[in-house]
Amino acid sequence: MTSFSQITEALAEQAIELPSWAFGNSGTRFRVFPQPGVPRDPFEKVADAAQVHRVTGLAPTVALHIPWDEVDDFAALRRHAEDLGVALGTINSNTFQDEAYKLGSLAHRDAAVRRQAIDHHLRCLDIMRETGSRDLKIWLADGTNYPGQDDLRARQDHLASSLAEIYAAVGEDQRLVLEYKFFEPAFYHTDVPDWGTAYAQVSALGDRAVVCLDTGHHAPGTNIEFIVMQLLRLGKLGSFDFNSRFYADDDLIVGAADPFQLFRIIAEVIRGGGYGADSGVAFMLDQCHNIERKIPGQIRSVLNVQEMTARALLIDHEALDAAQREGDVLAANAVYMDAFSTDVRPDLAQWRESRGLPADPMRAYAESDYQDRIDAERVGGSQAGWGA
Ligand SMILES: O=C[C@H](O)[C@H](O)[C@H](O)[C@H](O)CO
Ligand SMILES: [Zn+2]
Ligand SMILES: [Zn+2]
Repeated sequence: MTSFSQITEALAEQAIELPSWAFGNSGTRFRVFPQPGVPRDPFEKVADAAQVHRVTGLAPTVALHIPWDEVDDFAALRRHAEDLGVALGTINSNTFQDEAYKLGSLAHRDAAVRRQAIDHHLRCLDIMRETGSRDLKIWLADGTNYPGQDDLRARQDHLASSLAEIYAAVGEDQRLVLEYKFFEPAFYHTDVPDWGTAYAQVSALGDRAVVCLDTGHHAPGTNIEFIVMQLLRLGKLGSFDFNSRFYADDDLIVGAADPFQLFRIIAEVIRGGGYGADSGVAFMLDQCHNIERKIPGQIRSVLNVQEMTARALLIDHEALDAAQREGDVLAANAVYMDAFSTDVRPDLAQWRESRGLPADPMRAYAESDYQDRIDAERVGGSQAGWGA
């Protein structure tokens, strides 16, 4: 069995990017429950994200969403982040809120609408030059609600030409990351519904175009770790949007609904060479804390990823290889389950302390005065979030 001391070097490489929108108000079509202390602008969102990094040492970057995080001076926002010990990360485009995009954006049949959507992405690339971001993440709500509503084939071709124009503007040190989702808000077909379509579209672009796998974007029963294996094997897994779900794209705390699935996914990431600072695979969260407090929710999330990563790193690959070679089904499964069943929490707590971090980050944050301070200070102005 691999010991904890053998995995600390690998664990030290872990970096999980936080979504700025997780700190804003969010909810469902039924209700958004505002909370005290919620940020009113991207500067306050970044400050909250920096608190997660302060107590965990795990979250050095913050993803932005445009226009939700539009500011007059992105260089100032970048300096603000760096002053707080974090950096600005992935830039997420947004072609799902403008009136023009009701029937699609990059895949829309109308060239003028595609033009508008392409220009939005070119603007995002300009912003990335100011923020120092590497990745432009594209998730499209594009699709239809009824059979016959539009030409599926023509939409794929429109999408391909739109992406090609955007990709032509992607800099040498930048990447285009295409995220797929099997449904919602479109309820009949989605133009980028699965890993195969995302792979086909990015492969047509070039080396700096890769796929984002959001763990909440698959049909129930999908073996997500198999997709992870395949995209890594094909060299096209660029990033994860981690969250968990019981039913649809619930965007709940990662690992909350199915920790064993998270373990299996991370085990495939490690096995496929997708783990580590130089792996080219970004770990991000994509979550909404509709009823729980936002900052503790993010702290809990990165700790869940760290815990499952530690367990996956403990898999005894020598024993696993031997059992697989002998076709010893139960022995091979037992090696896997031994690692998953290992309670790594005491070792992680000790290891954090050895690195000058709080043993229990959730408690450290709860005992700090940060939440009370922002709840008291952040009055007036309009809270960020859904409908912001
Ligand atoms: O379901 C939408 C996707 O997960 C996107 O990543 C989206 O940009 C993000 O969820 C923010 O809403
Ligand atoms: Zn996502
Ligand atoms: Zn989603």
